[in-house]
Amino acid sequence: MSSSADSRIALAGRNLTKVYGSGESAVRALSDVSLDIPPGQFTAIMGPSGSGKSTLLHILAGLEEPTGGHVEVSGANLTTMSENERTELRRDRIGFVFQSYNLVPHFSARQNITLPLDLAGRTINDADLTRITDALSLTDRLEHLPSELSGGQQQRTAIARALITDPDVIMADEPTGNLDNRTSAEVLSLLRSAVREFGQTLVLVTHDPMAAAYADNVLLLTDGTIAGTVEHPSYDSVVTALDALRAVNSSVV
Ligand SMILES: Nc1ncnc2c1ncn2[C@@H]1O[C@H](COP(=O)(O)OP(=O)(O)OP(=O)(O)O)[C@@H](O)[C@H]1O
Repeated sequence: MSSSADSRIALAGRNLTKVYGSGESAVRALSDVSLDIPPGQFTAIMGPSGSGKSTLLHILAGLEEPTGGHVEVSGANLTTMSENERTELRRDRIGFVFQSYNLVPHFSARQNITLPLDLAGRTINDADLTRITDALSLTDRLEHLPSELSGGQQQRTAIARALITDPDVIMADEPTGNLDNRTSAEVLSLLRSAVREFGQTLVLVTHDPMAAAYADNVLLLTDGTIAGTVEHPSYDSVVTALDALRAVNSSVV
């Protein structure tokens, strides 16, 4: 495991625009968004429903192509990479955690966690597996199917699957959306410690000011543009910033 943020890839968006559809039904999800994701830090993306948060996350991860602008990965242009290079980058350097867990139902927790290594033909380091599953309190659940796990255990399994490849960047889209407050706090603390202890970069989309308060900084999106940032956020400073956004934009929910 790398201990320093220096060797980790840095992500940046340059003048990102995304338009879905065309003509009268066209939806502009992002308009000229430029941002730097600081390596080794936890960045939260907040904003009202439909403001472009997931679109931005997917474009930064190379899962979707921007209509205009480009993503830089440690200075290299993601858009001009070959599909193979992009696939390798996603597989080897980026971990994903989604709200819906996306576990394979007929695989055990252990098989789900090691799936990215199996797919990449990489060997499983038992010490890494134990360290991660211990930290996530999953060690005694490894032989169970997802249907035999609680929601929190399923999400922790999905997080273990994201961490097992030791990715530079973890992209999380509402990872606590389906969890109760206590489990949600546990999951956020674990993600927070992955940033602090292993120098991982975390980008998390959330509606929850409590979740955003775990971040180093918060980007606020409205209508596909960056409307502001909150450095060193607390629950109160995030709520205040969201209230201020609502005051200038009555469409903000
Ligand atoms: N595949 C798609 N085709 C057409 N429009 C899309 C598509 N994906 C997203 N959009 C539209 O783009 C805009 C931004 O969507 P996006 O999912 O990025 O917002 P969001 O801030 O993540 O929303 P939420 O908080 O509700 O998940 C919305 O108007 C949405 O309807």
